[in-house]
Amino acid sequence: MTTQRIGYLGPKGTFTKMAVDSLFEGGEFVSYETIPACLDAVENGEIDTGVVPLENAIEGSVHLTIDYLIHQVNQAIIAELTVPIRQHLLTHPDYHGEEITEIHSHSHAIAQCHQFLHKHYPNAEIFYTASTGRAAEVVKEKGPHAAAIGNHLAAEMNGLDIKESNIHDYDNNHTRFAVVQKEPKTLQVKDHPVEKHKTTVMVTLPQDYVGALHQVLAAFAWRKMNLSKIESRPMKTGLGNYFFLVDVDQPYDQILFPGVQQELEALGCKLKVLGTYPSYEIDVPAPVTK
Ligand SMILES: O=C(O)C(=O)C[C@]1(C(=O)O)C=C[C@@H](O)C=C1
Repeated sequence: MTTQRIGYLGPKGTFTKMAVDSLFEGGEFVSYETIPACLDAVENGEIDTGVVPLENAIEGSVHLTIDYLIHQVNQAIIAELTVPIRQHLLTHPDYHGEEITEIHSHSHAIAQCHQFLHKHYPNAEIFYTASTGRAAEVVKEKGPHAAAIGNHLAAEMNGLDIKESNIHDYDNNHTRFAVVQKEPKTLQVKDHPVEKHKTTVMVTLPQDYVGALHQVLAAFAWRKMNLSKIESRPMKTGLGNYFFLVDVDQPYDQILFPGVQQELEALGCKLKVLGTYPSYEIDVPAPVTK
């Protein structure tokens, strides 16, 4: 069997890397600094599989991932995994109680800790990085006046200390990651139970008209197909032009989905399947608790 090459949003110590470590059974792991760089690498065949964040329970969708998958590359979602997210405030090893004037992290991580920051560090300047792992690297370079928001792995890998643990504003913090491929290849994953199978479709409407979304949803509803998420995103062709991303809680089949497609096409809509895939929920190690 050839070694699977898996790319992820890195560098070391990101939540995406934690997710990758928990899902895959070996392989060659390649770190990319940004989500587009990882998806480009899948697109040009540098790697077989990419893993990127898709949605967070507190902050919502990772729009960069969704938009890049829709507008820039042609890839299928072949699995998803949901992992718990525990954010910590990470400080430099030379930190001895001086004022923290800078806080660095990924925009989603900052957003997950807004209330904490507002209460405890209202005067610190916020700096956005492409990942929490990168933020930890920046703080290592910057010194004791800077802190990062990230996980315990980022602290360990960069020699930082966890000054405050579990600083995310809501306890039930989880992120869904998408596993994507250009050409379908078998995944070698650890022996995790599959929670359910899902299918993600993109629906575009011909134009805005009364009841359009109702008609789209009705095509799924009367077939008793459960939807777990609907999201609208701009087509980027003009104000008011949106497409819908719909997660259906069942695998693709040859009867119901083609039926929905025909019904929607008769209304002038288009439906594209972005993937039909197993959904995993995995607990990752949490050495620090509240
Ligand atoms: O920066 C990281 O560690 C990531 O893996 C990215 C990311 C995200 O984009 O949502 C993943 C999980 C957390 O929600 C915060 C950041």
